[in-house]
Amino acid sequence: MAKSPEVKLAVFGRAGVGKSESTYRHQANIDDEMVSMEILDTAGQEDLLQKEGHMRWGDGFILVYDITDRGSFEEVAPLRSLLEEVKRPKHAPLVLVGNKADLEHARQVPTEEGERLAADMACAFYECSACADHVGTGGGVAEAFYELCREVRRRRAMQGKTRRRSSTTHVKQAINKMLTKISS
Ligand SMILES: Nc1nc2c(ncn2[C@@H]2O[C@H](COP(=O)(O)OP(=O)(O)OP(=O)(O)O)[C@@H](O)[C@H]2O)c(=O)[nH]1
Repeated sequence: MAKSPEVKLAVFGRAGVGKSESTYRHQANIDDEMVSMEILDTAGQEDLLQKEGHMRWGDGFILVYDITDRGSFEEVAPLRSLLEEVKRPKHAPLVLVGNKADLEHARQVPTEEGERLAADMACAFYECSACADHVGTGGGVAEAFYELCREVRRRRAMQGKTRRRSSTTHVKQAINKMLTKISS
C-alpha cells in the first residue's frame, strides 16, 4: 500500500462547537493509501494573529459550527473570508461541518442553510455528531476528514502537473532559442 506525505489539517469554529471531539483519527486508509494527518484543534477563542498563523500552517481546513448555535454558524463566513485572504492567490481546500446533529430538538440552523453556505464556498458539507457515544448520524466526522484529505491530494496532484508543464515549457523555449542561434 502506498504511503503518502503528511496532510496538515486545521479545525476552526466557535468555542464549544465540538472541535476537540472532532479530532478523531490521525492515520487512515483512504482510497487504498495510508494517509497520516496532523490535526490541529484550534481554540475557539484565539486572536487574529494566532488564527492567521494556523491558516498559513494548514493544507486543509474544517470549518465547524454547532447546529444548535446560530451564532457559531454566522462565524463561518468571516472565517472563510480570512482564510481566503491568508491563502491568496490560492483557494484553500476546506469542508463545512454542522456538528451536534444528534440534538435535533434544539436545532437552530436548518440543513438547507448549511448546504447553501457550502455551495457558496464551493466545498463539501457534512452534518454529523462528533459525540463518541452517538451512533446513527452516518459517521460524518471521519468522512469529512477523509474528503478533505482527498481534496488536498487532488490539489497537490494538479499543482504538480502545472509545475511539470511549466518546466517542460521552459526547456522547450531554451531548446528553441539554441536552435535559432545555431541556425542564424
Ligand atoms: N450532543 C453533542 N455534544 C457534543 C458533540 N460534540 C461535542 N459535544 C459536546 O460539546 C461540548 C464542547 O465540545 P468541545 O469539543 O470541547 O468543543 P470545542 O469546539 O473544542 O471548544 P473549545 O476547545 O473551547 O474551542 C462538550 O461537552 C462535548 O461533549 C456532539 O456531536 N453532540
